[in-house]
Amino acid sequence: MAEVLKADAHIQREALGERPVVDVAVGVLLQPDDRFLLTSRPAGKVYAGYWEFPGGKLEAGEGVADALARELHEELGLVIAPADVQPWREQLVDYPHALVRLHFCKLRAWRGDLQMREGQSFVWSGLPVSVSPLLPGAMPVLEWLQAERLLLNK
Ligand SMILES: Nc1nc2c([nH]c(=O)n2[C@H]2C[C@H](O)[C@@H](COP(=O)(O)OP(=O)(O)OP(=O)(O)O)O2)c(=O)[nH]1
Repeated sequence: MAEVLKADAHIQREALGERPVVDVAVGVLLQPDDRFLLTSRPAGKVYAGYWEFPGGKLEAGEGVADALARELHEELGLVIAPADVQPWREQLVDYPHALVRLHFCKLRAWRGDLQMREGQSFVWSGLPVSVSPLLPGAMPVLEWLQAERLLLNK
């Protein structure tokens, strides 16, 4: 796993070892032309208004693919088959509010039309991303996508 990414480093927090790790399932939904879905964080959540990849926290006893399927249905009205979830990369992010382990998964297949069930905004974006601000924990994904595209000469 990559090293811990420290977000908003100027804000004080507890030492790493003393905080539980919160697991989060995150979906990188890709169109055939490789554009990816970004959504804005709804009002009332930490980092409200910041852009992120859709997803959310695992519930007790839940696996990453099931959590992602549940979150994408709750937030966006999409139906995904856990078998279509491709585990991709993990990233630990040390935020002032929590220490999170992000489980990024790629998805190229889903059913249903996008519905912004939490009043979010959405954009299908290419690189470079045209919206801001981006959640610190979403930024590494852009580098990973860029690196893959360079490798594949896209
Ligand atoms: N969905 C998502 N969360 C991310 C990304 N990057 C990143 O650091 N995070 C962090 C922000 C939050 O600390 C955590 C996700 O928690 P959340 O509060 O959005 O999850 P949730 O939808 O389950 O929230 P709730 O039910 O508790 O309101 O993961 C990302 O790209 N997408």
